[in-house]
Amino acid sequence: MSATLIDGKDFAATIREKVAGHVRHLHEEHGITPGLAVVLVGEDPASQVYVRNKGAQTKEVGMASFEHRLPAETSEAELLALIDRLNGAPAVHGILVQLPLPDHIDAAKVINAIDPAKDVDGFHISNVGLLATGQKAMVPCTPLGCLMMLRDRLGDLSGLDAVVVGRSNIVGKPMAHLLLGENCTVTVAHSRTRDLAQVCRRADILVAAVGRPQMIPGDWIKPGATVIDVGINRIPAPERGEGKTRLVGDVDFDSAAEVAGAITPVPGGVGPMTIACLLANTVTACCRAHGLAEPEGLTA
Ligand SMILES: Nc1nc(=O)c2c([nH]1)NC[C@@H]1CN(c3ccc(C(=O)N[C@@H](CCC(=O)O)C(=O)O)cc3)C=[N+]21
Repeated sequence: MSATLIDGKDFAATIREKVAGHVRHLHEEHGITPGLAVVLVGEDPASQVYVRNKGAQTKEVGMASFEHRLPAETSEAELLALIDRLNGAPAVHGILVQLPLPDHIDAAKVINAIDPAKDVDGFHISNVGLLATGQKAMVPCTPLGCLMMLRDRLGDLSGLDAVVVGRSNIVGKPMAHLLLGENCTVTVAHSRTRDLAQVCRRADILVAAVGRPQMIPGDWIKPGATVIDVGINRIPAPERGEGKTRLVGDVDFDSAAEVAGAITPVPGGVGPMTIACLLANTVTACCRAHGLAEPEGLTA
């Protein structure tokens, strides 16, 4: 492997230290404790792990963590009533409703019921609109984490060719807006893109967010490019024993690392940054709610 490894786990720990510093300051100087509410509907085991990790890290940085675990049968009206209460709760500065929601609940309706100022996921239509028009917004955590790693590695991103593979509302689209904000030349590619290999080969910055295990091989990557792998896919790993699995990204790491200049691993890349940025967004939301100076280095 010749690429530099971008250590998201390490970087995330640095972000959490910065967050913890701001939390201490808010507490000591202003008597304020930032609070994050996480709402989980149903029993999806993978979701439960994320919720547990988020809760633990929230407390670790000194913020208040409020967890709401609701049964899978919870009605949309009940969920909306909870959101309404959290919107009105002064101790809650950030609200995250874990996705996906059960089929009988309209996810867009629920997300758009969150007070945009408390929307630490940045999924509310008004935050989407603010980001798309270059105004101050709450920025989705995964693309924010990717941007922080790119700035750290490359400094000024102006004029670079950025290719985002994937057009989801939670990663691809907001990532493209952030990169445009950095003056990159941005291409958003997806499953219908013609000659995806050739499009990817143009990229100085390649962000893979499609959710297809190891679909981008090394020979799609421009020598020296910076590769950010957002995918977290669980695949069978019979070499580890009967019935075992392992996590891989959307990029074929081994072949890509021979060509790229720098690359994020999976696990230990974008994933930990996502959670760190959730904490960062909660501090940002808290500062804005109280009309205080925003934390430096933790926003887009
Ligand atoms: N409203 C909402 N916001 C989210 O941000 C959100 C969500 N819903 N639903 C679920 C997905 C998933 N997600 C992850 C965050 C961190 C890791 C993470 O830290 N992964 C570790 C590995 C963890 C493991 O070993 O399983 C890593 O990549 O190193 C993974 C997944 C946030 N999500």
